[in-house]
Amino acid sequence: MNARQHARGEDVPNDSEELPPSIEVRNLTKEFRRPRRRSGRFAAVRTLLATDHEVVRAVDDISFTVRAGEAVGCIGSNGAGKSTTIKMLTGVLAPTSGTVRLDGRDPAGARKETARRIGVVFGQRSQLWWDLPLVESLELVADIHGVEPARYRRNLARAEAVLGLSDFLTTPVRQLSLGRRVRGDLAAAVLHDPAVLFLDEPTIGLDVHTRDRVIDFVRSLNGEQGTTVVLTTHDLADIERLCRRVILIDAGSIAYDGTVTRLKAAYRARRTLTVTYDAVEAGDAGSAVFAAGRTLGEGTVVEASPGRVRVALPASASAVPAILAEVGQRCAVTDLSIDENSLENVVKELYATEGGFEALAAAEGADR
Ligand SMILES: Nc1ncnc2c1ncn2[C@@H]1O[C@H](COP(=O)(O)OP(=O)(O)OP(=O)(O)O)[C@@H](O)[C@H]1O
Repeated sequence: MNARQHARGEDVPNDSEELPPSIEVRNLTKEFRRPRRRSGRFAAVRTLLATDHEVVRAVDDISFTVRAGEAVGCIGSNGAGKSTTIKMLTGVLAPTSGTVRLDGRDPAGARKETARRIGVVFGQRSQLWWDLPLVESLELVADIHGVEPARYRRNLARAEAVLGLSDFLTTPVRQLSLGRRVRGDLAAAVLHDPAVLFLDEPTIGLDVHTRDRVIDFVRSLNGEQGTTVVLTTHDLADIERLCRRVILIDAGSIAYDGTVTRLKAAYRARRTLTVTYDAVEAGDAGSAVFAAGRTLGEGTVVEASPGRVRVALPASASAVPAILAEVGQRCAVTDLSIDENSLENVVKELYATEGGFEALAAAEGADR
């Protein structure tokens, strides 16, 4: 199996171990020292003048491996440590302890070599020249990386086709809207065909159409070129479209590292089935049988009103026909719908459930 097949998900989790590691992170920790915060009057000024410091452990002893050709999503709440992790993976920050190896090298020590191997996009910050037209910025980036003219033309055409750059190639970067600027940044980041692409919140603030373009472009790089992708985002839809694997960071530690499918499956049991039926035909018998708390097939009724019943579904796929058959024995079913749990809801529930992450990680481990 090659990196492209892997990126398209044509493998099973264990097969990915055959691929060479692209990024190896071992016991990585980053601490920041910052002035101890003051409260009360003139707190900001008093914090600024403070002479005592506190240590913030932004990343706390994390270890993981990303294989060549993988697309890995990194999620977590604000301040969880995602950006700090990306900065250490790209060599921007040196770790307090632990190691990062990018294709076998320390990215903070081998900055030049690392720059050749990686592309980086920060959604909140541009790496382009503010006063230059976009196309001149791209030419400069290509020059810095020593991209030969034929490759530059090919990669620019590839980016133009998917990201739709032609309308604003001659516009100075400072005049670009956020969506256009991010597309320009993404095009610049991959002109030199990096083996690994780091994207830190690339879709933040983008409209749906622009977000689709950005994700489609990254998907094509990962699927067709086998580019390894590490993406941090608050938008879980991006991860669902791009990645098979997700790493959840919580308070600087890895709370979950496994497949998106497993993450969703863990809470499949939270799906609900809503059945609408002919209340007149069902009469009193209907409201008694479909009352909240009763079981229907393998499901449990969570809500009932005349003519409408909502049932919590178990994980098994065969549950729905059995429930419908049971309702159908008593009355005429007129409509039905299933509320699938979005990854967003799943993550919210994991955060809200004590021991939720641990249970999930244990289930993931048992599957391997
Ligand atoms: N340069 C710094 N100096 C001091 N503290 C920092 C610095 N950079 C980050 N931190 C702290 O480290 C913790 C992790 O921050 P980080 O930016 O990595 O989180 P994040 O998961 O990327 O959050 P967000 O989703 O809001 O971007 C936070 O408590 C943050 O305040």
